[in-house]
Amino acid sequence: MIDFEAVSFHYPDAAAPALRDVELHLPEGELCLVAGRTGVGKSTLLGAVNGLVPRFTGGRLAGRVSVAGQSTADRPPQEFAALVGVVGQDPLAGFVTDTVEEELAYAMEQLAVPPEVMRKRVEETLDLLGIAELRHRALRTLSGGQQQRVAIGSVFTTLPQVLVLDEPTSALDPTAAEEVLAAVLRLVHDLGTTVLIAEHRMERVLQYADRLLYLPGDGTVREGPPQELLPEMEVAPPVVELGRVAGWHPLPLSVRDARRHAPTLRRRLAGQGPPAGPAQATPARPVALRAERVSVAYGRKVAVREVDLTLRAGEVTALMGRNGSGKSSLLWALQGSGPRRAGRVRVGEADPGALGPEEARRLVGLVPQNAADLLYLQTVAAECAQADAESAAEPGRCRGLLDRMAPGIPEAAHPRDLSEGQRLALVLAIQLTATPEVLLLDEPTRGLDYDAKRAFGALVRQLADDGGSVLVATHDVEFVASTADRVVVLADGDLVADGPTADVVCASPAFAPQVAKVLRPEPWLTVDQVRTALATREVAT
Ligand SMILES: Nc1ncnc2c1ncn2[C@@H]1O[C@H](COP(=O)(O)OP(=O)(O)OP(=O)(O)O)[C@@H](O)[C@H]1O
Ligand SMILES: Nc1ncnc2c1ncn2[C@@H]1O[C@H](COP(=O)(O)OP(=O)(O)OP(=O)(O)O)[C@@H](O)[C@H]1O
Repeated sequence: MIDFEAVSFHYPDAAAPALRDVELHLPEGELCLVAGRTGVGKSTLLGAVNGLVPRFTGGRLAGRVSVAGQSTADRPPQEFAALVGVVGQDPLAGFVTDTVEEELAYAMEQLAVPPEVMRKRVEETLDLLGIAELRHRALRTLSGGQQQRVAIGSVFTTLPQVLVLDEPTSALDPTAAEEVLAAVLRLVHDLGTTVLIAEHRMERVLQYADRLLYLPGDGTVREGPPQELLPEMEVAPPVVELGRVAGWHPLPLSVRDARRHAPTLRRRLAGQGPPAGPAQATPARPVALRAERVSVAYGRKVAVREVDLTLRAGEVTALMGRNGSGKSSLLWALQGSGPRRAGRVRVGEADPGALGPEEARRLVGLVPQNAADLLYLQTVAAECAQADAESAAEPGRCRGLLDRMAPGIPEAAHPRDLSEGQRLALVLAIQLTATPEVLLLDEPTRGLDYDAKRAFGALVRQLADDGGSVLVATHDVEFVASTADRVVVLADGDLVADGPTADVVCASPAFAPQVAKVLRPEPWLTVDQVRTALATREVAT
């Protein structure tokens, strides 16, 4: 179905090729997971499948890419639309109409699908992706996850033979991600669709993958069954890491595989529970932000209802909840520039909503979901220099923070030409340079590989240890497990849970990290905890 024959690709002016001598032959009816660190070329590989690379990116492509026997060089991408459905990393950028229903119908209209078939497929897709109640909504008013579901729905409707999804679950809550993947699997199994998914949260996809395409970082692509490739891979989900730590063969691909080993692992850990979380009551820590009865509404739609929330210095708090539950709305209301219908927010004595932008920024920083909007200079070096200057940091501070998350980005690179993860790392580095008293982050781990996430988690931790307070809205349960002291949960605008991380997430079907699912009912959170406990025991015996 998809063939790459001796394919190499150079971006204009790039020193090294993004793809090098790639040889791939993917049959119909397979789900292929494309994995590799941030910036290794996953999006480039996906773009080559439908000809967007090099047609819209520029650059030199050597060799031949073909889909169903047709070379992508011979025909423009529009002509491949019936064959290849593509969902990019930024759903909003891909929308061509105004409302959900129009967007779902658009691709079919282009292919002149008869109206009665169109109606039926729109209905089916609304149901399949759980977005029926959004059908008349304007696309730009949807939450991030709602937009992502509509973007995926809009390619489902044409029943393409090849489906290319670039980080399709990055804005989805864990339950929504499972639902969307189940729908994708149905296409693979029932219609023989070939699916390529690039995804950093491998824990969400690996167990369904027939094949892995691994990009080690030198432009080449290694390809094979997951069991064969995983041992050599630099990126792997927590269950695989757990398998490595515990010495299991073959490595587990899913929680289910790993649970078979749970009794022996428990025996090896005997006597050792997971380390206690941060002290439950920390009244001694000073209050950094206090919100009282904060409500947000859009017209008649109440998005946040009378939320009370106190953030303390030294604390990293995760804000979780289903897509559309009000997380982004709450963050913007706390920061002050979003609509706040009622309630009171105080950082120290000040209401950040009433301050000028300069002053507000020193108190409360916010990294929005579409973080790239914050970048406007011509080079990475200029962005970093400005960040240092604005926060009177020693020169090089921002660049140093960036290198800890995404090393090796050229100084002269234009922010526009960075990979998604690299761009996000840059925005995060800029915000961390400013060391605001309260840092609000909206889904900050999209596009970050496991190492980058670990580095980012450490930086967030550092900010908190230095007396800052951090609130992170996120669906990334593994990031929460390793980084957050405390978790608050929103459900349809109401704050429904608030407590230490292990207490809130371990027993939850949706929010439990993989290690907790393997070792429940004991509240283990991370592979690192297990690694440390095993090492301690070995020393003891
Ligand atoms: N238009 C461009 N011009 C020059 N270099 C580019 C361009 N687009 C991407 N690159 C570079 O090519 C490399 C591969 O980028 P790509 O977006 O394919 O990575 P990725 O693996 O998808 O990353 P991520 O996981 O962050 O999405 C990166 O180093 C990036 O900086
Ligand atoms: N401008 C608007 N007009 C109408 N409704 C809106 C508007 N903006 C947001 N909403 C709705 O308010 C609710 C809360 O949205 P919000 O973006 O805060 O959710 P979220 O929890 O951040 O979601 P996600 O996890 O998908 O990012 C959603 O149902 C959304 O559709």
